Amino acid sequence: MTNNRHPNPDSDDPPLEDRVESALRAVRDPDAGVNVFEAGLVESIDVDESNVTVEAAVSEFDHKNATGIMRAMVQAVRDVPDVESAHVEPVSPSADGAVEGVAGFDTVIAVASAKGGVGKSTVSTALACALAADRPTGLFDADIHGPNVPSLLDVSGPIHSDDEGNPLPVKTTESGTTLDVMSVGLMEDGAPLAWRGAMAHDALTELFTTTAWRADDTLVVDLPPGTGDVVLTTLQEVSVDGVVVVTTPFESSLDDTARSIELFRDNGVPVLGAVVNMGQFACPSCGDTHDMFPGGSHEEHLDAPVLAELPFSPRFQATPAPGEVAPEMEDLADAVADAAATAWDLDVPNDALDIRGEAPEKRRERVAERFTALESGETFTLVSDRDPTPVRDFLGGLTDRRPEEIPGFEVERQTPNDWVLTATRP
Ligand SMILES: Nc1ncnc2c1ncn2[C@@H]1O[C@H](COP(=O)(O)OP(=O)(O)OP(=O)(O)O)[C@@H](O)[C@H]1O
Repeated sequence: MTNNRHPNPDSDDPPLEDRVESALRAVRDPDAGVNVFEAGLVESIDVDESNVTVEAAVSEFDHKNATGIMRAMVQAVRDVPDVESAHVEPVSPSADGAVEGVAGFDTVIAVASAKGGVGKSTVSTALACALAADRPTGLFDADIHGPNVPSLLDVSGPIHSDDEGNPLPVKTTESGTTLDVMSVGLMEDGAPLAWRGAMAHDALTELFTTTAWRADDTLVVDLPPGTGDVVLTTLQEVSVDGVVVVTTPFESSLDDTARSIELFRDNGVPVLGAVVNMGQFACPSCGDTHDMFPGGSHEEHLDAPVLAELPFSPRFQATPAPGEVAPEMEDLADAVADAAATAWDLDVPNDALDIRGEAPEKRRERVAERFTALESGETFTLVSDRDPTPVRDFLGGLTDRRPEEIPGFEVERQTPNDWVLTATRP
């Protein structure tokens, strides 16, 4: 998730501070239509060798927009050559310097499953413990109807509040490595299981926005099983970087998981990949691993990358600890971190016209300029932060055609905030 490039002291490049500032000047404030500097959102930039921390004044924004802007800032800084790590912190931290709410994390990864009992919480707890080895990590158990993260990690409440009354996560530490844990299961005994519908949603949203996390790099969210309302609204409100889907290799389980993956994508949630759990049996007597469901390619069936295939093994039933997990889970954490780092990258050609953040009156002008300069048969690619489907009429007008006569017209929403339009100049 970092650029493993080191500053070259002999280089003629401008100082890293200046390059970070230039990168941030390319990030737009969606409300004001100017860049985050001009909008006064950048409070400070701290460069410590190749580690960059930016303080951002985003308290005016609602939760989702604040998260989106901070995420865009992190991405911009990470892409600057020589930057090893990038953090963006909201400027109004609670009294003890803790980060308030999910918006303070640079990366948010959700773990989901189409069905219950497939190993979702086993994967999310081990993933969080593995990630905690080299980045400040939090684990949020959002499984309102069966919050079993506390028992899997052997942590318990009560939950205390900070000076401002915000709930503090519990900490679990092993050999100096710490993981912050918040779970609906750590709130009053018995309450979560009684939560239903709107009440559960409100309680979850409050925990998401007020928890005073000490960690600020990566948050793992253990979702309830299925793809019900709580799951979809959580994924949209929290604006996750991507979801990891856990499944067993049963035919019906793979079918359900493939449908869930499609649903997540339809809702603008990037799918990082799948974990296929309990497909082999690691025999403790003979030491061999036996394939229990030999068959076709899981990647094809799921239409998603397979990040890990975990055998059935008592090793995965043991309580994981921060920084101390099975090697398969370490590999999974690396694969997830890599996939999350590129989840928001757009798949567009270099010469695409990018009108994100452009003033409305300028947009048409730039589209007209580019489209009319093309030769007949050339492809036009446009990146926008709004659904550009109505542009079809405009392209028709520019070429004296009816909108439906613009060949190859297609619009794809590649991230929740980025649409890509392609069309051929008639
Ligand atoms: N690879 C594995 N090998 C052996 N046991 C496993 C493996 N994965 C999960 N388990 C066990 O299966 C049981 C269910 O796992 P887990 O609680 O993680 O599932 P879940 O999908 O989160 O369930 P729920 O729907 O209740 O949230 C647990 O007892 C867990 O220890």
